[in-house]
Amino acid sequence: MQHLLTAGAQRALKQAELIAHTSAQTNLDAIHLLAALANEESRAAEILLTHKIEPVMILAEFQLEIPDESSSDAEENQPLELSEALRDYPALKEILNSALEHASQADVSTEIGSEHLLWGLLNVEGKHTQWLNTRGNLSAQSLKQSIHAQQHQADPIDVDFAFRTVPTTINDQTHILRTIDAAANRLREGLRVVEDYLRFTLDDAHLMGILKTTRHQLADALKFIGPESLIASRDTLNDVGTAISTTSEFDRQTLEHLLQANLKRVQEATRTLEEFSKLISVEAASIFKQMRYSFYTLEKSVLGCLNNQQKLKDCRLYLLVTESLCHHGSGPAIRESLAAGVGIVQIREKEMTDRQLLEHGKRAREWTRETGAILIMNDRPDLAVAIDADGVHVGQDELPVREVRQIVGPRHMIGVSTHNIEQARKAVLDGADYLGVGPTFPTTTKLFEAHEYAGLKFIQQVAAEITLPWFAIGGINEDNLEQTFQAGAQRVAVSSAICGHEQPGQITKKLLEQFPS
Ligand SMILES: Cc1ncc(COP(=O)(O)OP(=O)(O)O)c(N)n1
Ligand SMILES: Cc1ncsc1CCOP(=O)(O)O
Ligand SMILES: [Mg+2]
Repeated sequence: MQHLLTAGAQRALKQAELIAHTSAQTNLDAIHLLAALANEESRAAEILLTHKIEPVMILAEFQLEIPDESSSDAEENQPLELSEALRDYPALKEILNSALEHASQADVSTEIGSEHLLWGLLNVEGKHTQWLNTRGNLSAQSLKQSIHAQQHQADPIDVDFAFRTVPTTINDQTHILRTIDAAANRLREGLRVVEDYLRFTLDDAHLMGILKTTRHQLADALKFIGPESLIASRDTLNDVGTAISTTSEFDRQTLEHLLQANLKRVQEATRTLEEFSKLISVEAASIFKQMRYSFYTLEKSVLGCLNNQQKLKDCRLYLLVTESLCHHGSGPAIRESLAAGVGIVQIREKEMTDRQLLEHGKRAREWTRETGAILIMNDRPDLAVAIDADGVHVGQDELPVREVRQIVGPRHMIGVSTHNIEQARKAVLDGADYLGVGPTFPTTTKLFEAHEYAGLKFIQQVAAEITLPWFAIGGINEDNLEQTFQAGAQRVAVSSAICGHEQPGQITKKLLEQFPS
């Protein structure tokens, strides 16, 4: 398997080498990489800044100098494989291997980025680890939390800066416009690939709509720059970048790999547009900044869809268990329905004390583990963690996804109840792992006002545009299950249909038999 380094990580390695050289320290080591990471515009630099560690402090502490020349030349566009990096930077072998280890732990396979290099640095003992700990309270453990917070926020950590345009010479203007033109083209091309993926592979109308909005934003921003002057400054024949092509550019192993590479491409192109536009148009720069944020959210949502489709691929019937609804207690209801093929179970108890919930949840955890089923705790992120459930389900009046994520961490699933299409769209962008969609039919399990019945129309709306896994819920039973499928549901959650049945196992089987194969 190939392990590629992001452009930011590559720049940092290259700059570390230059720093070692400029500082007349012939042996490249961890402190040079630390200085380079802090000095580059990268996720690692953002993390270091949140720990109040600025590049100058590192330079002063370790007596280093930053070279005048920049490491960003044409080569930075060539993907770098880990094995090549290990060959080129043998002194950083331990750090690179540790970075790989961390990148491989991500939910979705990711390239090795600057934040993973920082992680590698913190895992290899040296004077830098001690200094980072005392100076910025930064350790491997705290970094893990920072990376996690970054990955699970819709927006990247923001570095505040004032937008201002500066007077430039005619010559500079041509260079700036050429750069903007090239980046805009790169962005359009990347967007096209992502759009085709969303359209033909994921088939997600909601996320495609978001992408379309960014196309309009691009057109709006370029109006501030002046489309004619962009064309006038174009000089493709003399663009050294057009001559560069590498075998790894053609090396896309899976559709998802291709998608990720293009999502990164649009983010990088937007960053170039944002930075260079600052010299020409405040308005354009501000639109590009918004676009970049939209791409982070889009990336997270698309990858979230893919991941969760995988996690929930065998979970089509979801059981919500409430002790008071069960004929012979919730234990038999859970065990029998699991044996009959339920793939996901939610503990939904409103009357139990925390202690009771803890004990009950732990038992349910054992039973679900035995059959490989997913266990979700209703309403309580804290108890979901305590019983080692796979996730937690929250409603519209409970904690938002972002806050729940801070409690449960990256590996737990978060389900969100939705009662209209706007809530469903929002939950996808917020980073929910699956949705509850309903109520579909009248139910006595939960009280709703008459106007709150979303009905089959809502099921149809969600089916038409959302590919994050979702479960139709509310009053579903063996008599109306077929109708629910007809409306477009592929997954269904029930409570009374199974809990309130004399023989939970038997009715589970009956329901499952009705699922289209
Ligand atoms: C799968 C699923 N969907 C919806 C709900 C309802 O959650 P909520 O609106 O928070 O209501 P309560 O269940 O907490 O009463 C759910 N629990 N599960
Ligand atoms: C909790 C909940 N949220 C929306 S409908 C519903 C009740 C589901 O239970 P039942 O399947 O018995 O209608
Ligand atoms: Mg709730």
